[in-house]
Amino acid sequence: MNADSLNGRLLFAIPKKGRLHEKCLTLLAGADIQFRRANRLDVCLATNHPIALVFLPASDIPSFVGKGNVDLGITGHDVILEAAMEDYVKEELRLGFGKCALQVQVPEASDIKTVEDLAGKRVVTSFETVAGKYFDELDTRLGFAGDKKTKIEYVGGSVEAACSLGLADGIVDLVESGETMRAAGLHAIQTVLTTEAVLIRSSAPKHPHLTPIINLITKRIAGVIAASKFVIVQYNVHGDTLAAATAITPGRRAPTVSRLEEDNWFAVSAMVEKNKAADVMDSLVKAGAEDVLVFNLDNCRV
Ligand SMILES: Nc1ncnc2c1ncn2[C@@H]1O[C@H](COP(=O)(O)OP(=O)(O)OP(=O)(O)O)[C@@H](O)[C@H]1O
Ligand SMILES: O=P(O)(O)OC[C@H]1O[C@H](OP(=O)(O)OP(=O)(O)O)[C@H](O)[C@@H]1O
Repeated sequence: MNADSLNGRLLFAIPKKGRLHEKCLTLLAGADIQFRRANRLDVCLATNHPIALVFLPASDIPSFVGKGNVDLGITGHDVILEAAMEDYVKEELRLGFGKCALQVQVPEASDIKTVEDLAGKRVVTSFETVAGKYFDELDTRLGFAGDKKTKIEYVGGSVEAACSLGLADGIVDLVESGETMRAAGLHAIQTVLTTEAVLIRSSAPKHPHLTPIINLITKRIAGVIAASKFVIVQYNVHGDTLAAATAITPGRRAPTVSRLEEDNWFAVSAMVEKNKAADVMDSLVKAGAEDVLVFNLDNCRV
C-alpha cells in the first residue's frame, strides 16, 4: 500500500491491542465496515467504504485525531484527558464499553485514609498528567508548595506493585472489577474520574470534504450502540387491558398496535431498554398480557 491509496479516504483510528481492541472490531462489524488486515499491518483499506483503518496504541489516538492527521477514532475518555487533547477533539458518542474509574489507592494497612493524608507524599501512576493536575489542585488547597508538594512518578505498567515495592505511598490507577487492586492489598480512597470508550473526531478537521462520511459512520455506530441497549418486546393483549399494557411499554415514540384475527385482541410491539426487559415482562403478565416475546436488535437508526 502506498500513500496515494489513502487519498480521499477517511482515516479511522482503532486501538491496536489492549482492553478496547476486540470490542472495537465487534463495533466495526456491526456498522458493516469490512476490511482484511494483513498480518502485523497497521493500516488497511475498508473494502466497502472509502475508509482506511489505522491501528494505533489507544494512548496515541487523541493526538492523531486532535491534530487532524486522522479523521475519526476510538479511545478511552481517560486517555484524551491524559494526552491533554480535550480541547482538540470532539467526543461524538459514548460507546458503553471500556468502563472503569481512575482511582487514588493506598495499602489497606496504611495510616493514610484520605487524599489529604496522601498529599505531599509519593504517588506512582501511568496517568501523570491527570494525577499531576489533581494533586496540584489539592496541594494548592492545602497550601503545600516547593518540596512539600506531592511527588508524582510515572511508570508504564504494573502500577499496583509500587506501594509494596516501597516506591510509593499511594497510586492512581484504573479500576474496573477491583480485582487487581484487592490482590495488591490496596483500597480506593478517591475517584479522580470515570471513563468509557468514546468515538472522537477533530475539533478543527483538516478534511472538511469528509464530513458527510464522518457523519454517516457516526450514525451507523450510534445505531449499533442503541441496538445493544434495547430489545423489542411483543405480546398479545385483550382490548380491555390494552391501555394498561401499552402504558408499561410506551416505546420510544409510541407502541405499534395491530388487530389480531380474534375479536377485540391486539398484538403490541415496542422498544424497551434491555436492562429493564425482565421487569417489563413481569409487569405485562401481571397486567394480563399473553404470549410475551423479547427479540434482540442487530442494528437500528433511532
Ligand atoms: N480494566 C479495565 N476495564 C475497562 N476498561 C479498561 C480497563 N483497563 C483499561 N481500560 C480502558 O482501556 C484503555 C486502554 O487500556 P489498556 O490497558 O488496554 O492499554 P494499552 O494502551 O493497550 O496498553 P497495554 O496493553 O500496554 O497495557 C484505558 O485507557 C481505559 O480507557
Ligand atoms: O479492576 P480490574 O478489573 O482488576 O482492572 C484494573 C486493571 O486493568 C488495567 O490493567 P490491564 O489488566 O489492562 O493491564 P496493564 O496493567 O498491563 O495495563 C488497569 O491498569 C488495572 O491494573
